[in-house]
Amino acid sequence: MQYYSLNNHALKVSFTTAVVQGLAPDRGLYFPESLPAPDLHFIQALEKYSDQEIAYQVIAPFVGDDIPETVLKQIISDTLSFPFPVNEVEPNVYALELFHGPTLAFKDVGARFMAGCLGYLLRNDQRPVTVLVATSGDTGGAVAAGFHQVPGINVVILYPSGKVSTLQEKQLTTLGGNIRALEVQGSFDDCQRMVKSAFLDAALQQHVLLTSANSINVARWLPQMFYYFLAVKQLKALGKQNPVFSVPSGNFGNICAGILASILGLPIAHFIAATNVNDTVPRYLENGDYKPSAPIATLSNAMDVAEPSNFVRVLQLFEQNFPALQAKLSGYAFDDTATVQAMEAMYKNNGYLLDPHGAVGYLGLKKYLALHPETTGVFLETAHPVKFADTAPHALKAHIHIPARVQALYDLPKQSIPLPATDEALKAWLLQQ
Ligand SMILES: N[C@@H](CCOP(=O)(O)O)C(=O)O
Repeated sequence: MQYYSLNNHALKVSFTTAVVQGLAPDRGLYFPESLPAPDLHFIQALEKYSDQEIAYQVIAPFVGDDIPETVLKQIISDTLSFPFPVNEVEPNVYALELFHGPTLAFKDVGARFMAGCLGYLLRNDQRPVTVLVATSGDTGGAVAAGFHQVPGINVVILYPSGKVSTLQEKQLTTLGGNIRALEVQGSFDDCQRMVKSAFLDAALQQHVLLTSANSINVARWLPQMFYYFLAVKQLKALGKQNPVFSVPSGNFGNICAGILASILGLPIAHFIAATNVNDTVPRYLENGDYKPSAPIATLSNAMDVAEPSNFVRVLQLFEQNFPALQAKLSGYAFDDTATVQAMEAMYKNNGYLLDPHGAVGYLGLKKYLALHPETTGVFLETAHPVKFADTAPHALKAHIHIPARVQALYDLPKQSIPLPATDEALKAWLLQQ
């Protein structure tokens, strides 16, 4: 499989190059040159396959010959070592729980898959590699855990100071060793811009081999298709067909992977991009005007993204056809008041604890289901409520059980390096390393 840059379709590279570079030299995101034809026989028989077999079948065409079958299967088995249950929280409304991994967020899948791929692809390269990653909360912890103590790889995490939860900050600032955290005096969008600029800087490229562990990297983006296949498999076993998925969306990598899964033949009726007040995409879907506004801090902080990197991939999946996009994707935005109300009502009525991101996904789903009541609906619970215990509504705090391994994290000292939110500051810091 070849990948082209979305800024220049003539610029094509292998899977290996796309993963090692992260971002194309012209700042474009890499995109698969061709999509595999839907294998309807496989999709109709999903429940006969194990989760690992499904994941292999889905991802193998995108990896091609760059990773041998046995190695790829091992990477998948290491990645999918925890469950992804769908849980019926109301009649015909399912929570797809993606928070059972080591850092309690959906990012664990992509981070572990990418760590496995990079380890194999660079196995004969003696140069030290620096993995740069910008986080609004969950990616940082997942990448830190996925790459911790991987030989030859240094991880540098940029996060917006004061804009991530206490537990998220502990996850990305306490591991030490090959993981370092830069506490940026700005927003997630600043962090993401700084990271992208670093990739394009010739002096930096001479100094160190840089790659990205955000979902701009195809090895982080593509394995997110697994969630949708595994959910559809479980729903089929329950006799539910053609569901709608509501995806809490920030950088749009997850929903973009879901849309790709549906293009590969997975029967999904519709997608809902559920956002907080950082609503660039819902506004665009309504009026066709793509106008990011300044980022706003919210309770669902991992989605505090004003300029979602992956939306260009979503547009490409629809070949820039706006009516086709609108037919398959709705966008709804919700503020913190609605989020808290949803969390409280869900617990009161159904005894189910939502995290703020899942609550936004649930609200998006309910809005859509009000117009399409016969549909089976799934919202993604992208992170465990314990990650947001400090900002949880008062009435719910007492019900959030903090596991011992999480409690232990609170006691570890934070190690972060303050950095101004400028491209020059990051460059200067990297050059000193
Ligand atoms: N929501 C993210 C922001 C970065 O997204 P990514 O999927 O591109 O890594 C976070 O939690 O950091």
